[in-house]
Amino acid sequence: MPHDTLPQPAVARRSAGLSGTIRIPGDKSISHRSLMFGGLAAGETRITGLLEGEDVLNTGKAMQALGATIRKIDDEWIVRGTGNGGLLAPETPLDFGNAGTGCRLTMGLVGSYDFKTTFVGDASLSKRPMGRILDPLRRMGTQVSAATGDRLPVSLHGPGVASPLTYRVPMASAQVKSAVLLAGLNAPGMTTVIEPVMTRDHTEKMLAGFGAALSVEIDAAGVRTIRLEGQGKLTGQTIDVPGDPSSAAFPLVAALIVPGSDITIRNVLMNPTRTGLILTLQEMGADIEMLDRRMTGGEDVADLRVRSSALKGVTVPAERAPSMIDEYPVLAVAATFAEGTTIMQGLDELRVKESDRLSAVAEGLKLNGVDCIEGIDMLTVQGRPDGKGLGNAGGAKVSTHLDHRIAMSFLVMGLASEHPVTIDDSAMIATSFPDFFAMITRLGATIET
Ligand SMILES: O=C(O)C1=C[C@@H](OP(=O)(O)O)[C@@H](O)[C@H](O)C1
Ligand SMILES: C=C(OP(=O)(O)O)C(=O)O
Repeated sequence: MPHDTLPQPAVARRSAGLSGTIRIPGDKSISHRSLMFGGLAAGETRITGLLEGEDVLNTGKAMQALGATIRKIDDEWIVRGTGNGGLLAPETPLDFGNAGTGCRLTMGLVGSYDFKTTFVGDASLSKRPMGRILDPLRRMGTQVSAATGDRLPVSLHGPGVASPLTYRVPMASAQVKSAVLLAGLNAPGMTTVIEPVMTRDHTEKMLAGFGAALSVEIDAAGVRTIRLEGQGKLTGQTIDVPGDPSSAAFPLVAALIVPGSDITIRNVLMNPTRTGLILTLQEMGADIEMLDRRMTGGEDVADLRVRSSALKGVTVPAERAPSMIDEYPVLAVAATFAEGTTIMQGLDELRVKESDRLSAVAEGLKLNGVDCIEGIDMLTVQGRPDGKGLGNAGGAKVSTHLDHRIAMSFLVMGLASEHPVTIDDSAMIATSFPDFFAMITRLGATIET
């Protein structure tokens, strides 16, 4: 969204049972990559189901600035790429708005090219650490200039010939893994990424689909070694983007906590690197039925029938964090309506998202009368199954800190709590889920903007 838009508050009120069927929009991670890899590959890539959220549209603009052509005809996005190694120097800085994925993956994609690229973003993105991408790029020979530490704005200038790298990813991050692999596409020889903890595997799967020479080896301890032969040919593909499980999480939790609900969410990506929330909610006693499991574009997809359920508190192990990393804010809301205590561990990466999500969630819960404890990398939530006693008279107003997931999570909370929940700004929801309001109100939720 434009950086100077006025805040748009919203309020969610206790709602009657949700019902109906929705088709969840395209996965954000796969949508970013479809435009990037299509923009880099030779020939045409045709994409259906692309998420038309602001984050993804900014990636599209960046790819156009780097030489790709992108147009939309009816429901299909058609991308004509430059060919691997053929990106062009952009004439102006690339503005990624609120999007860490768009920015960090594009840094990898162009960071090895022998021209200057400048990266800018909104107030949230400008606070997020970029050193995790800049460090491996420096080791490949890229010159980095940043006015303040490792924060945007950042300019990169790649070397004449980049050195391929062997890199062990120091934190569980698909963005870091992906950025190094994408930089390796333009380096001669073998780039090797060692991933001690598995994160979402869309980059590996999709690059192989575009024709990259890439292999993945997994040792007995689960450590993955990904090898990519640089400077190979990539060829345009046809991609049908499955629905985003991270967006599905909001109507899913809403249906579980609003009594009398029975909804169906169609077309949800079930890639095991993304289904940690569903597993956790099932352990809590959630009634989630998987219907019509099928393969779409090389990915496992299902429709989810969700009925309101009596939830119980659980302990969510740290190892599960990468498979549900963006879902913790809404899981914390589900935990609020569960019997007993929910403990979430291994949450250090939540501190460097669009906001410090660990403290933003704890602050919002406390304001709404929920007992919770914020640890350095964990969160404990004491549930109140009837939603009573939640909220001050007139309801609390939650600060969203330019974070779409904080915004949607607290609106979901207001649908089942005794008092309404207000958020200070709903504008950021359009970065990942522009249809959120239309879909959730169609299911019967009472939300006013
Ligand atoms: O690679 C991706 O598409 C993403 C990776 C995750 O970030 P990290 O790599 O920082 O964990 C996730 O939070 C983000 O929404 C999307
Ligand atoms: C963390 C997220 O995205 P990004 O890192 O792309 O801003 C998210 O969508 O929750």
